[in-house]
Amino acid sequence: MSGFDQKKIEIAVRMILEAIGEDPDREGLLDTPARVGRMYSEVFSGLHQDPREQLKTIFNEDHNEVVLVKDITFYSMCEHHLVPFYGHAHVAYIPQGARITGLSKLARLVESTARRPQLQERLTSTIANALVDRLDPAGVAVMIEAEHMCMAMRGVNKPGTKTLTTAVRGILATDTNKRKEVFDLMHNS
Ligand SMILES: Nc1nc2c(ncn2[C@@H]2O[C@H](COP(=O)(O)OP(=O)(O)OP(=O)(O)O)[C@@H](O)[C@H]2O)c(=O)[nH]1
Ligand SMILES: [Zn+2]
Repeated sequence: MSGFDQKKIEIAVRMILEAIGEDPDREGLLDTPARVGRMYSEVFSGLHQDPREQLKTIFNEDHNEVVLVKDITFYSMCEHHLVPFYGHAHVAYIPQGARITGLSKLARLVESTARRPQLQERLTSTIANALVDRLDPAGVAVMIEAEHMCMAMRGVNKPGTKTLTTAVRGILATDTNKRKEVFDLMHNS
């Protein structure tokens, strides 16, 4: 797998402009290939990151109840059409063994995992798995609500639909009452 190649994107975008019947040399489009390259380096910046690296900061604190960071805004790119899907992630875990992480690290985890060609299901389960790997918590629950531009502006043309995905691990996979408590917190407070 190679790294990020700005020059190659510029060539490709120029070719796409030609292929749709545009004139890539008209004034308004002259800088577009370079601009798109810079944009892709931003929106795909998570591609060569291991999301688990975001959870390096671990504190020793004996808290064995739910920690939930909700309404984490994210933008990702649908890997089928390379158009955005975006929405909110709610990330919860129940620590054990006095291992907690910084709250911002949960948002960084979402960010790193979202910034690559992605599927909503994989985004959800990758976040859950990273928490399990790094914190060995008693339980994890991740919920993602998103709108897919590929369903809104083309194809089936259904703007306003929301896709909701969840990933639960540990006690939050096995204990239905605990899971309901966490899902209620995600949605109702
Ligand atoms: N499961 C899943 N599907 C997705 C996601 N993002 C986009 N899709 C779907 O990927 C599918 C690709 O279907 P194809 O039939 O190969 O492509 P298409 O002809 O462009 O499909 P339409 O979108 O139905 O026009 C579509 O049903 C999209 O809605 C995602 O995150 N998860
Ligand atoms: Zn799509």
